[in-house]
Amino acid sequence: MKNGKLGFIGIGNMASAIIGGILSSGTFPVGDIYMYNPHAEKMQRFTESGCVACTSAEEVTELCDTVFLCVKPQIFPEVLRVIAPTVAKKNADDVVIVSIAAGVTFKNLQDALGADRRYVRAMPNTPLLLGEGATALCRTSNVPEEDFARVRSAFSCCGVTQEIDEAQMNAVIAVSGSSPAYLYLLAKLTCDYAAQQGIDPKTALTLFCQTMKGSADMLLNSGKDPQALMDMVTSKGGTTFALLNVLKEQGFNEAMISSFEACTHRAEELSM
Ligand SMILES: NC(=O)c1ccc[n+]([C@@H]2O[C@H](COP(=O)([O-])OP(=O)(O)OC[C@H]3O[C@@H](n4cnc5c(N)ncnc54)[C@H](OP(=O)(O)O)[C@@H]3O)[C@@H](O)[C@H]2O)c1
Ligand code: PRO
Repeated sequence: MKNGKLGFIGIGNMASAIIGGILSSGTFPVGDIYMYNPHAEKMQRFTESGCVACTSAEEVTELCDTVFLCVKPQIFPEVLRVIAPTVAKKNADDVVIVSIAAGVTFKNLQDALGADRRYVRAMPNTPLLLGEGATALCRTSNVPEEDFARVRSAFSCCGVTQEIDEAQMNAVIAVSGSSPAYLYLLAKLTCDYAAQQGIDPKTALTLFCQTMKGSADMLLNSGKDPQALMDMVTSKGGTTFALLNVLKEQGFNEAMISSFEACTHRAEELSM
């Protein structure tokens, strides 16, 4: 029997972001959110809000019908071993296992917990913390629309969601999971340069961040593709041309593409 309870195993950065989003949106009753983390203090702020702390991963799995596995990929074998007997005791229709781990595949989950179980993989990102996240999701073919909608709505509390195929799940990490890091790198380099030139760091950060937001809006809403938008910025013989020329000469495009490939490759290595 389904009871509508959501369980979280591993309350680190990402689980905290997802639970925070759920609590702020009020989409699920706070008393339906269960969790377990080895260091209990990480659950405190959520239990103070009315979420339920469990004493083990097995307990979360026993009590909840949607179980989010939010530990590092390296910890997955241990967590899967611990919860497998509890998953096995449930009816296949009564539990959906959601993994947010980079690289951990449906095959890995099925091998550990059973091929007849229902699985969702999600790739969220840290802006979920502010309700501005992006999450790519995929499901095994036996996950009915109702169960998937429930999982999706947990992530939708914290930003946009998109469903993709499992085959694209490792590549999407470079698109939205890891990509905040290279945007922050760009912000750091730009603001460090501004500081060297005597521009107040706060002023530079405000200008750069608004430029990222405005550029994102242009990409989404202007009807123009990235190349057309680059062309709009680039006056013939002007400053942007000089900037882009150095990036081209110094192999920026090739470096970015190699970094995306490394990201996808690492996810493949993290598969169990
Ligand atoms: N961070 C991101 O930007 C991001 C984005 C997309 C996906 N992900 C994926 O999200 C997952 C979690 O990443 P994260 O950044 O949230 O990591 P994190 O902050 O290190 O959180 C992992 C949590 O797992 C807990 N944990 C460790 N061993 C456990 C066990 N045996 N049983 C239950 N919980 C255990 C840790 O608890 P203690 O600290 O108390 O040991 C920690 O709170 C990873 O698989 C990662 O691939 C991360
Ligand atoms: N953070 C995790 C990692 O670096 C997964 C995507 C973003 O492995």
